[in-house]
Amino acid sequence: MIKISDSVYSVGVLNPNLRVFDIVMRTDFGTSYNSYLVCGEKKALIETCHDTFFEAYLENIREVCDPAEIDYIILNHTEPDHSGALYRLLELCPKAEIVCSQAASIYLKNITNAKDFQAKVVRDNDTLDLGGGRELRFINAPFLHWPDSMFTYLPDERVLFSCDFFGSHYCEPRMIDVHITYPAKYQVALKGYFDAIFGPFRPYVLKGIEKIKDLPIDYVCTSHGPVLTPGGLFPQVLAQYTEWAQPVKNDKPQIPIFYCSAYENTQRVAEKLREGVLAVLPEAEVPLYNIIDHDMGLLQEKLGCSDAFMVGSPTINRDAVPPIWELLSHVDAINNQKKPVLVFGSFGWSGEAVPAIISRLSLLKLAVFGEGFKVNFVPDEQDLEKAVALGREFAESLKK
Ligand SMILES: Cc1cc2nc3c(=O)[nH]c(=O)nc-3n(C[C@H](O)[C@H](O)[C@H](O)COP(=O)(O)O)c2cc1C
Repeated sequence: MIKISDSVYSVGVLNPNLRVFDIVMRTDFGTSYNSYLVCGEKKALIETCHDTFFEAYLENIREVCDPAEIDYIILNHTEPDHSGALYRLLELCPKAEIVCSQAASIYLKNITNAKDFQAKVVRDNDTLDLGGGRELRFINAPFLHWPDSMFTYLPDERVLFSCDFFGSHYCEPRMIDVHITYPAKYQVALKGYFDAIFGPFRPYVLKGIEKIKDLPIDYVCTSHGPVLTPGGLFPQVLAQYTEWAQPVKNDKPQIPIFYCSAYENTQRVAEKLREGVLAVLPEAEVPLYNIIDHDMGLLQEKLGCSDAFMVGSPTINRDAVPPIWELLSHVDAINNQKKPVLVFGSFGWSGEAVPAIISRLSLLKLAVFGEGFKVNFVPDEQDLEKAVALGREFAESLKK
């Protein structure tokens, strides 16, 4: 337990050994599941923690009060790393009322599977009186990073409980930013967290910043990683979030072509498609990336920053090849929604690669151009001319 301000205690749990979070995130610096107790005349617990750490969590709470004294459990969002311990905890907090957003109240029914589940739903700007002049105010923060997310603000002590916003998978035992032992590693963790968690929700990040930018804040109590302060890293982190969340604007149209090719058949088509695009948009940058020759992180970035792109794969064993799927597994479906994409590839006898890629990209709601372009084995002159023509058509469609 660490005291943060007059009435706020950090009672969360450290997990220094975690190396992968939610399957998809590397966590080289561990993490912490932060939770805070606000002790007014009434006691409010903000967030719970991962169920695995329930015993340690309980010990931390007990250093401040008997769980039976808790009046409210406030869930700023319901991801299981914050709600996992809720159900077990409720058994020890008989009078505690769960406070959450409307969306969270729906999710919690299926997360706790409690037949008699009840929650007090709060809306934007609602307040909760903790007695003695202390109150909590709730700030809607949808898609930061789940639909149910909100912030909780304690004006009296200028504390913002920001949920995952401004968080990081970085295990800092002293919990406050000015004590961070390895600042450079924290920066890596902060950026990695932003990219993975908030990268898909950039417009919402800017809205979230707008909502809190004029609040007097002495402590930003995040749900993971260190608490941020105005004299510590908060001004810097706020500026970084603002910069990272800006929409991408390219000086020239960026239309990368990603492909794999065992015998250069798909590659020849890629080159001709490029020729077609450049005939219509000579100012465009149309780099060819043979996926296996490049770093996957770089390719993901190029795809994410593109105005449109193409993907080409041969059919091997009735499918597109694994590097293609790896690249596409990182397509940020939110920011790339409606992005134009053309799919192509060479095949021998069954030709599943092109329709399989189209099906995947359509599910992600990208704007797939036509039915794609399939070439049987080695492209002949006619195929290559068709590829140039298709490249031109694709480029023309981008001008509209
Ligand atoms: C190991 C292997 C498996 C293949 N499996 C299929 C297949 O299931 N269906 C198909 O239509 N073509 C299949 N092919 C044929 C390739 O799609 C064809 O040779 C194509 O022209 C290769 O294009 P590339 O030079 O761009 O790699 C296979 C080729 C190889 C080498």
